[in-house]
Amino acid sequence: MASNRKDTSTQEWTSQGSAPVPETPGVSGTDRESTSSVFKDVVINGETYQYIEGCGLPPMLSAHLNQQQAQEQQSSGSSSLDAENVETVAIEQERQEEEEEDDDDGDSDTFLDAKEHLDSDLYSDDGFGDDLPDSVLTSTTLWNALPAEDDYMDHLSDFGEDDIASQTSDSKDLQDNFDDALLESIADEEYLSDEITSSQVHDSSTAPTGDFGIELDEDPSVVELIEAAFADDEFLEDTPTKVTDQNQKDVIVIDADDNTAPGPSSVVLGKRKAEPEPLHRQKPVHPSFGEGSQRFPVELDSDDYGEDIDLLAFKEIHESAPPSHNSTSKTELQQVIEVPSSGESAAASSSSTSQDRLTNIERLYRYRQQRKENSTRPESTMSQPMSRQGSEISLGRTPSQSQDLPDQSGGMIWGTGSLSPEIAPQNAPLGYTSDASSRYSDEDPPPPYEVEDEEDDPLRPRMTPPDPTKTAEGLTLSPDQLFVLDQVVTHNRSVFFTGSAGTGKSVLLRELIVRLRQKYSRWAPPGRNYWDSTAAEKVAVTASTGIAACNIGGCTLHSFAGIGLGNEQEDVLIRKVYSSRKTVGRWRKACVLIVDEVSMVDAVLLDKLEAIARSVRKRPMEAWGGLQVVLTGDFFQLPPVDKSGKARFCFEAASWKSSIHVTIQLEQVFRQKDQTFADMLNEVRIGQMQHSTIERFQILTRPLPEADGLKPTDLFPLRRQVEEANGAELRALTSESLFFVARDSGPQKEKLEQQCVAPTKLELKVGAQVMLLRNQNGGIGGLVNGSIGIVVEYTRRPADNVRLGSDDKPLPSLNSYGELLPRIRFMLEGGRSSEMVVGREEWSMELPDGEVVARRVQIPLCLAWSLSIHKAQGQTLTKVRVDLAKVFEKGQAYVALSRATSLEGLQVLNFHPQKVMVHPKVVTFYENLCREKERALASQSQANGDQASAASSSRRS
Ligand SMILES: Nc1ncnc2c1ncn2[C@@H]1O[C@H](COP(=O)(O)OP(=O)(O)OP(=O)(O)O)[C@@H](O)[C@H]1O
Repeated sequence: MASNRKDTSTQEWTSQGSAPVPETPGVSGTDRESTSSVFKDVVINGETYQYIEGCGLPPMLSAHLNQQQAQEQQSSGSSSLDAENVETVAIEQERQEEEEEDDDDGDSDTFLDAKEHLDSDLYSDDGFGDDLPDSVLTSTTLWNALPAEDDYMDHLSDFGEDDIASQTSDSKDLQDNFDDALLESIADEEYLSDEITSSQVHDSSTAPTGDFGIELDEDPSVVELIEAAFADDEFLEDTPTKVTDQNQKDVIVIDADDNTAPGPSSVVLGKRKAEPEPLHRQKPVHPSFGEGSQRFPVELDSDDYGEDIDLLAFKEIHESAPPSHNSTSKTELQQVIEVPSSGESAAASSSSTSQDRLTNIERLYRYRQQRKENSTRPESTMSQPMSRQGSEISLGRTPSQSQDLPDQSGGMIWGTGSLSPEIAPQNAPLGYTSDASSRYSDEDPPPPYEVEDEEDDPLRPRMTPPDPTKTAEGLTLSPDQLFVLDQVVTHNRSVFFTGSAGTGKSVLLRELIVRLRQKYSRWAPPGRNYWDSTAAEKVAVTASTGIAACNIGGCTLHSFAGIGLGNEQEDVLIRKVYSSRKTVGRWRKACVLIVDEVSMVDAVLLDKLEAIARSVRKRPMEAWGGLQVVLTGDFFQLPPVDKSGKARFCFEAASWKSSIHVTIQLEQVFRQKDQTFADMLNEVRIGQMQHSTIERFQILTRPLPEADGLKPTDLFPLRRQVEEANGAELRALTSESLFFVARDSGPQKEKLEQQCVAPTKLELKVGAQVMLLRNQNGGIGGLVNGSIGIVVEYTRRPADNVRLGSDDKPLPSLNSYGELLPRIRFMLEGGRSSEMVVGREEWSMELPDGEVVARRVQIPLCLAWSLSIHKAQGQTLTKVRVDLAKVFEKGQAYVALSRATSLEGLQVLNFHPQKVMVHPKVVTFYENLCREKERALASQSQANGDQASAASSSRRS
């Protein structure tokens, strides 16, 4: 990154040996008024910022201040800063002078380089330094919290293990004990663990140098920014982006993804070293972030710290600081931690002596110890989550307890439950009731959080959709789709939802992901459709195959689980998972595990994963260790891939029944409007075709007319056949080739070749037939994944959806013609056409904790004269040609035929009943489901009848 302009304060700052040393950072979050002796205000450009006294101003803020001061001096001849600001600057200068005397021990070069890099970039002319928004606030604590040593992570004791490094000095022992106790308490209490994790227990390591904070009170918007920044260890290579938040304020976001919520008045700067992040070592957060910031105090247990203790503790360890640190600050800093007890004056806290602060550490440590000893409380009480009943806190049921729901259908609940009133449709089908007192209402598992005040309920949906029966894409959900949403989102049930092709499983799944993330989002401003990274960790989005995972923006089930190929024995796999703190963290942080295309998951794998979940989540008696699972797919479609041919369907797994509370079969077919065609496909699906159906398919051999140069898309079972067919069509075009080569990155980028829908190398010519691989403009205008079009020309119009590079320069071009992008004419429904320039997009294989294992930048197109049936699964095509001659796998014929939207748009070659292969186990599985559904409906109508006759007899009497 170029640096054309340097700020003096930046230079001073970066010339120091380590991060500046805060002198009095401990502060209570309980009473902001009374902490005024610690927090200082400074007014810059009319905005008031707070900083911690003694920490000094962060470089960007001081630069602003200096600049403002200079301007004001120029204009008025004297400083117009108020007395407090003058004092602030004086303190800052004094502190910097002091710290200049401290020599760099040379160990933190990386950090300093990074800081310098960042500083200079922020102030460079070609960066956005000139555009620094008025509302920028730099987190002093964050700067201070950045690790200054490369190897400090090694000192971290692993979560739940006893091998905490022994320490020598008393204070160090104390500190470690504190860490130990804190971590153990997290490990012991699953829900507390979640809470603490999401509340950012920061940097509880034994850092040899540098400062860090433990904070249980936060500004979620800022956390989100920080998480976004730290999610990518190399984030400094990403240009911070300036965006406008919902208050029309400028905000700088580093590494902002689509799902990153820019918070008000925030900027996050810093660098974390590229080492695996241990459990519960989250990102440091400044406790105070200016106007507009939100605070979400975190309750631990109501009996933990007395009433209403808003625990906010910052601690710094400096005993191992370089010898050049001056002894006074070291002594001070060794002992800084504030854990104020209830009723204790925060003012007193803030002015407490070092000894007082030491006592606070002891107090917290003793408290933890006492809690451990206090295991006289029944285990179930300690680990049970608290559910919110009105404004009361009451003990609720754990999710696992919902297994013994009044479920008369052997683990299945068919659409006979009540919908929550807020999403009950007007035209609720048989089985739905609008009665708010659902038959399950008193059995519902509670949110896995203790909630005292609704405002603080992290599970409270932050955004109520304007119409809860509509999807984010604007589709109106069917009653069955709504029922699934209700069961999953409102009632926290583990669900398997299935249905024939085109019944809207994918649409529903996408909506489920949105709503679950909103539910688990700690902060989502009204009217915005994004969530924070906490939600991303809590809602693990996976699929059985890479292509399916890419389609829903998740990762493969194998990647989530951290089991590699997963072929080893269960105990070996469990050890493998335990060997990675990140993987363990993923398993433990997740509240919901979503698996798409579950028909391709093998029974053995499902059992292994379920066992891993129970072990890693430390709840051996609960299915999936208490994890809510949401599985979807159609077992009549593609089966598990297994070369040995021994793969079993996952519904045959021992754990299947205990995993699923509710099974729902979606019945309304959306893809095919023609009921005759839908019925024909249903017969193909179950492999029981009438003669008339067979004949109808056999006469569909006529060629389909070309319209606007578009040919029907050929579906082949093998990739080789697809490549040959597309290659032949491309060669037939006389126009010049233009190559678009994907840019891949990430440690597992080799997986992209197989698993990413976007091609590694795309050769295009004017006239080439292509398919869109991503919805454009949110699908508005009809340009959706699966839309087919033709390359009309190339253009230089910048249509990229990918952020520019770290130096604000465009990414190197993907094609040999520089920045040329294809203009495509897409054919839309109703014979309309629409032209657009298709820009590059990004696919990433991401683990739920945000780790990007592979990333591809490519234009979202593939050649579409032909597609593999595998790739076509999930697509909707208006003109399809299916040749069943080479079909070899069960479900393949059905997947291929069911891509078509109409009989008019379908050409079928070599149709023979034998080519329609269905696995008998799948037939039996679905027959059982239907029987169970009928039984459930019968028992419900019986119950309704009983009720009605009881009501009429009571009226008569
Ligand atoms: N509630 C709805 N209202 C209107 N259209 C819908 C609805 N749900 C789904 N659709 C449409 O139906 C078509 C098929 O939907 P979707 O791809 O979700 O089905 P699916 O069950 O996942 O199919 P497959 O099993 O073949 O992948 C899509 O064009 C989608 O837009």
